[in-house]
Amino acid sequence: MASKNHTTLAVVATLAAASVGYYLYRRSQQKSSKKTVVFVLGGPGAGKGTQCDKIISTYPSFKFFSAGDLLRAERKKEGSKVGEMINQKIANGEFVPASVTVRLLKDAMDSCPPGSKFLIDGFPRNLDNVNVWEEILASECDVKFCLFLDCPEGIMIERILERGKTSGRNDDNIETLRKRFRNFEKDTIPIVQSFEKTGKLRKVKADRAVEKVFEEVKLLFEGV
Ligand SMILES: Nc1ncnc2c1ncn2[C@@H]1O[C@H](COP(=O)(O)OP(=O)(O)OP(=O)(O)O)[C@@H](O)[C@H]1O
Ligand SMILES: Nc1ccn([C@@H]2O[C@H](COP(=O)(O)O)[C@@H](O)[C@H]2O)c(=O)n1
Repeated sequence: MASKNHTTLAVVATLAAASVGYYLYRRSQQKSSKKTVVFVLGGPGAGKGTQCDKIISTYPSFKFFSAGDLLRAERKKEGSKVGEMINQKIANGEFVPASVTVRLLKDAMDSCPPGSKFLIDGFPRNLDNVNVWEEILASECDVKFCLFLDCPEGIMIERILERGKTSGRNDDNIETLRKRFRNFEKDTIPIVQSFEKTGKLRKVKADRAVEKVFEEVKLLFEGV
């Protein structure tokens, strides 16, 4: 009788171990099938676009999307129902509703092969961005970290005003720039702080030569 009980216990233990093993295997499979994502934040002119260009040259397995570029492209599309609204928001240094921005991001990401890694510039910029991301994309993504390019405002203003001489952007002027900085402080800094709280913030000083900044940025992407 005792031996029969032992056999039953051994079978139950083996089955339990096998189901735990299967559960852990399935979890690791699910995690690895998620899209790897790195966000890039920083004030206007911190050098996000400049560093992203260098990151994708060095790590070509990353697909790159800039939320601002997606919005500017949508604004130009003939027949776009939201083009004029996007234009007004950008010209006023305000954020476009995330229902629009996240749909553009999702469409762009869905057009990439499964298993792609994503470098996403200029997102999430406010709580609305975070909430709609959580609703629509978060469950299929594995956010590795948020790179934050930290730069003093005076330097960012100089850079943007210089860029504004040739960029043709309707937000590269001092009036709009002031509003962009106000919204950056009010809405984006709290998002940066929330990445810091969850241990996902990687802060790099961006008031140095492009190559110097990149030396530090590059290291963060090794092994991602
Ligand atoms: N480290 C740097 N030193 C000097 N100039 C820089 C540096 N990084 C970028 N710039 C210049 O500053 C300007 C703004 O850079 P960039 O477009 O990369 O900024 P950004 O953070 O993407 O700005 P935005 O959010 O407004 O699009 C560009 O003209 C760029 O050439
Ligand atoms: N998540 C975002 C990103 C951008 N915008 C709007 O686009 C403008 C330009 O963005 P850049 O990243 O190219 O500087 C920005 O000022 C916003 O008007 C947005 O709404 N949401």
